[in-house]
Amino acid sequence: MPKIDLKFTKSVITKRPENSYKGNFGRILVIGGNANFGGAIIMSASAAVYAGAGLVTTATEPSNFTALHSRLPESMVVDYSDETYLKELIPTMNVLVIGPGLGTSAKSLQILNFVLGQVSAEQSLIIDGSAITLIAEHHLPFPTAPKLIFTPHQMEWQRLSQIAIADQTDDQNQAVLAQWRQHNPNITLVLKAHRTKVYLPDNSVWENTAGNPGMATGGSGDTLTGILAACVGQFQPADKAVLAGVYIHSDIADELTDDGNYVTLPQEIIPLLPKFMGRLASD
Ligand SMILES: NC(=O)C1=CN([C@@H]2O[C@H](COP(=O)(O)OP(=O)(O)OC[C@H]3O[C@@H](n4cnc5c(N)ncnc54)[C@H](OP(=O)(O)O)[C@@H]3O)[C@@H](O)[C@H]2O)[C@@H](O)CC1
Ligand SMILES: Nc1ncnc2c1ncn2[C@@H]1O[C@H](COP(=O)(O)OP(=O)(O)O)[C@@H](O)[C@H]1O
Ligand SMILES: [Mg+2]
Repeated sequence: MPKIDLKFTKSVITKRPENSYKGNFGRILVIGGNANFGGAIIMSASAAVYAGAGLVTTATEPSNFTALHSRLPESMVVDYSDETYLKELIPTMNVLVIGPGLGTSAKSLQILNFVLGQVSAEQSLIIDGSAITLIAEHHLPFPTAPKLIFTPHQMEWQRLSQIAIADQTDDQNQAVLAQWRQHNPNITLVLKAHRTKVYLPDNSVWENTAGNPGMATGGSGDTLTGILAACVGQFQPADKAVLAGVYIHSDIADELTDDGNYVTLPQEIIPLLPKFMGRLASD
C-alpha cells in the first residue's frame, strides 16, 4: 500500500508562480456552522485561508458572522439559508466544503439538498461531518457531476456505507465505493483514523504515515476540511492535493507533539500552516 509521507507531499506543494493572483489559488466556499457549532466552520474556513486558498467565503448561520469577521477577516460571509445569493455564488467557486457544524435539523437538510443540487462538473465538493450523517439518514443521492471527497470518521463511514466499524476493511470499503463509482467515478474517500486511509478514484489506497493521539480533540476534522479545500484549490492533480493535505495536517500536529504538547489544538495547528507549507515548497 502506498504511503503518504513528507517526500511525497513535498512533490505536490510547489512554489507559487511570480506572475499570479488570488484567483489562481482557488475560490473556496465552506458551508456549515449552525447556531451551536459555529466554531466548526470557523476552524474550516481558517484552515483554508492559512493553507493558502486564494479567496474564501463562509456560508453559515448569521449569528456566527460577528465571530467570523473578528476571527477571520480574510473570509467573506453569507447566510447559508440565502438560496438566491448562493445560487449566484456557487457557480463561481472551484471547491466547496459542506458539513462542518452544519447540524442535522430540517434546516440543515434543506441547505444540504440545495447545495447538492447546485454543484457542477468542474467543481470539487468536500463532504464532512453532519452532511455525511444527513446523506446517510435520508438516503440522499450523490450528485453525479462534481468530484466528491468524503471525509468521514469511522462512525460517519459506518452510517454512510453500512459497514460496521469492526468490518471496515479495504476490501469491504472498496466494494461499496465500486458501486457508487458506477454513478460518479470521481469519488474519493478520506477515512479518518489514527492512520488515515485515502481511497482514490483510480482504486489505489494510500495510508498516512503521520498523526498522533494529540489530534483527538473536537475540531480536528473540521480543520482538515479547510486544508483539503485549499490544497485542491491550489495544486494539481486534485487526488495528489488531497493526499498532501491529509499529511500536512498530521505532520504539523506531530511537530507540536514533539515540542511537548499533550494535545494539538486546531487553533495551534492553523497558524503553523503558512510556514510549514513554505518550507515544503522551498526545500
Ligand atoms: N466546535 C465545534 O463547533 C465542533 C463541531 N463539531 C461538529 O459536530 C457535528 C457532529 O460531529 P461529531 O463527530 O461530534 O458527532 P457524531 O457525528 O454524532 O459522531 C460521534 C459518534 O460517533 C461515535 N464514534 C465512533 N467512532 C468514532 C470516531 N473514530 N471518531 C468520532 N466518533 C466516533 C461516537 O462514539 P462515542 O464517543 O459515543 O463512543 C459518537 O457516538 C459535525 O458537524 C461536526 O463538524 C465537532 O467537530 C466538534 C467541534
Ligand atoms: N489517535 C489519533 N491519531 C492520529 N490522528 C487522530 C487521532 N485521533 C483523531 N485523529 C485525527 O483527528 C481528526 C478527527 O476528525 P473528526 O473526528 O471529524 O473531528 P471533529 O469532527 O471533531 O473535527 C482526523 O483527521 C483524525 O485522523
Ligand atoms: Mg468531524
